[in-house]
Amino acid sequence: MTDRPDSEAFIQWFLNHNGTMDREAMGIADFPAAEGGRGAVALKDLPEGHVLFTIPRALTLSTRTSRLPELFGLEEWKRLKLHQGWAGLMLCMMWEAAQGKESRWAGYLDILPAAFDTPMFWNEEDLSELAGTSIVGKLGKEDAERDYDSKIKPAIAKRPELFAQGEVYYSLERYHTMGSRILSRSFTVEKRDGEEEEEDGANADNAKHAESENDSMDVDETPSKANDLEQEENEDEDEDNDEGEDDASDIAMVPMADMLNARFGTENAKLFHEKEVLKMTTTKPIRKGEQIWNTYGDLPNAELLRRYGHVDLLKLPDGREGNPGDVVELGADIVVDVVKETNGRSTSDALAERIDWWLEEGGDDVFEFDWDLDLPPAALSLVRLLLLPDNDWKKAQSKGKPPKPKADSDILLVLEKAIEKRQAQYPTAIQDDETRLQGELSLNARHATVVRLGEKRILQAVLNKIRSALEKDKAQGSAAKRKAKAQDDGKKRSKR
Ligand SMILES: C[S@@+](CC[C@H](N)C(=O)[O-])C[C@H]1O[C@@H](n2cnc3c(N)ncnc32)[C@H](O)[C@@H]1O
Repeated sequence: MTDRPDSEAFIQWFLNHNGTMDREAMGIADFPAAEGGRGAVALKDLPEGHVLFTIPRALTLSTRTSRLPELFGLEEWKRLKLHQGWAGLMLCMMWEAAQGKESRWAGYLDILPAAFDTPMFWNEEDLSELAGTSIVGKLGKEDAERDYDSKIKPAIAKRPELFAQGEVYYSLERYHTMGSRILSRSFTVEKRDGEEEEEDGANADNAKHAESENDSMDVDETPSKANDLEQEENEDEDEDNDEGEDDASDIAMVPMADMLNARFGTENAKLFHEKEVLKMTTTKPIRKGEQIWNTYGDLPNAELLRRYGHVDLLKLPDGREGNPGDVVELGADIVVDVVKETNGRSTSDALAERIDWWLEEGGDDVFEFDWDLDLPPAALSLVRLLLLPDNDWKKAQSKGKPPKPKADSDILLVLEKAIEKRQAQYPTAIQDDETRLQGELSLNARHATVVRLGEKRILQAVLNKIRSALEKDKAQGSAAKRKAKAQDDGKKRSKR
């Protein structure tokens, strides 16, 4: 991140807009880049439960608080599907920035980053460093650009007088910048009783959903970062927000709350949602001079890099550095390939029926391994399903239940081969990455190496575990055979 604009001007803007802040308790400081750069610092020893700052709900920036949707016309807003996913908020943020000092959020927009270390902005060479990791398929750049063409451009064309401040404010580049600001800084702020509701407008369906959820909740529920909706944006682009689905108008930029950095397992403050305000409160005692940390959900490094542009490196119990929250994904397609190759079920048709059924029953198509090194029950169940003799498969199908997960040797052998295949998707080996990290590297190359090394270490540890289980099975099998033979020999001798 490059710019470090004046924090004091931002604090003054915040206080002038009815934010409150205990300035004796908290300041905004520059920490080393590896600790998040600009962040919040405790200015004195703080007890648990201390309120650091409060943000009026009206000062959060969302499609509910920006004037744009109303000016644009809520019916037209909805027709262009600006009420779904992030496009509406991105347009509101571009529009608010175009209003300059006239915007209620001018003093906030001024301090938001304009450059990001996330892979979304990497060149091809840097992206190739991520080969094999789960980030590659999740950048969402094409989806965002499709949205820009199908929602933003037509909106601007429809109401040129509303967007007359100049193309520069509404370029694709600015659109990506706003998307990255949302990805790395937004919160989910659900609607509360008493907030204005449009009966027929763009947010009517959403408001209903949010209200029905909030009715059952009391104040002080735990907030969450807004990223969960991102997936919905990509998957459910063409569907309206039905009851039970996430509500895009809950996604909000929350000034001041987004000044807090995060690191695995270090959270010491949390944003609580109350009727009128959001309240950042300490959840642990904090010593003077220490950083005030929020949580981003203790994400794996691949997700931290994709959303926030950094990775977490902590001392692990084995003395190495890594992120205890790392995970690695194994696609079900690899498992299916191994079964086809090793079990004589070479025709796709022979397995296609079982795979279709598995997916129809809601079976996973990606399995996650983490540092617990447990074999995902769904992976065991799928392999078992694929290996079942035809009559057992028919039985499972008629019962409407996938087989129970079981880690016998046949299943472990398939998973062993699948993990070996998964390892081969990375162009480099663990040792190459470890050596590389000892030398000079660009920031992007370092981040990519940390991500893929974390994933590979988990794969290797899982593989070691599978291999020792197979060894044990083999040893037990041999012992059982020896015992059976000895009994057999004994019987023959006694017959003689
Ligand atoms: C919500 S903002 C936090 C405030 C931010 N540091 C700022 O200057 O505005 C999230 C961004 O802070 C940075 N960040 C947060 N935690 C970090 C960490 N543990 N290590 C490195 N960077 C971190 C990343 O750039 C991330 O995208």
